[in-house]
Amino acid sequence: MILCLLAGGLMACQNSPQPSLYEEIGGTQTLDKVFGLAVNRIYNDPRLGPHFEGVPRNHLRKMLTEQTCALIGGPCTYTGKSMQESHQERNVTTAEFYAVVEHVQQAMRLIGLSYQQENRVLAALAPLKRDIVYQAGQE
Ligand code: HEM
Repeated sequence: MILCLLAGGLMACQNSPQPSLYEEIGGTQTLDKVFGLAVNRIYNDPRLGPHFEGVPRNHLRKMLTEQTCALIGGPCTYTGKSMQESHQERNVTTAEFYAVVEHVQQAMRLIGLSYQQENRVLAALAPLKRDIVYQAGQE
């Protein structure tokens, strides 16, 4: 116990030796703020907004929060559709994908995450690109 206290504080000792990225950034409360802001920016972006016509903001915010929570070590289960199922008919381009990523990054910046935390969250989302971006000729 004394060693734990010296090494990383009581929390680190009681839970895992190293807090997850989810815990480090302030959990669901922080993610919900980030995606509240990001989703507004996405819907207001003329490059992206038209894609989301008819998609309720709160639904997308909740799904993104849940998904990211699960991807960065949080205690959530993603209950939404698969990335392939929800994007495959939409011909999403690489440029659109990065435009969304940029809004998420800016939202994290505005909420006060560190540059390093931003990058770690984005690294967790990056592998989803394969199932989100439409690639002609690929199955
Ligand atoms: C980092 C990039 C992205 C992530 C992590 C992401 C994630 C998600 C998630 C979690 C959902 C909810 C699925 C559900 O309703 O169960 C969703 C839905 C959706 N996404 Fe994305 N997405 C990304 C990029 C994009 C881009 C670039 C577009 C289009 C320009 C897009 C268009 C949509 C649309 C239209 C829906 C609603 C689908 C439906 O209601 O069936 N997404 N996305």
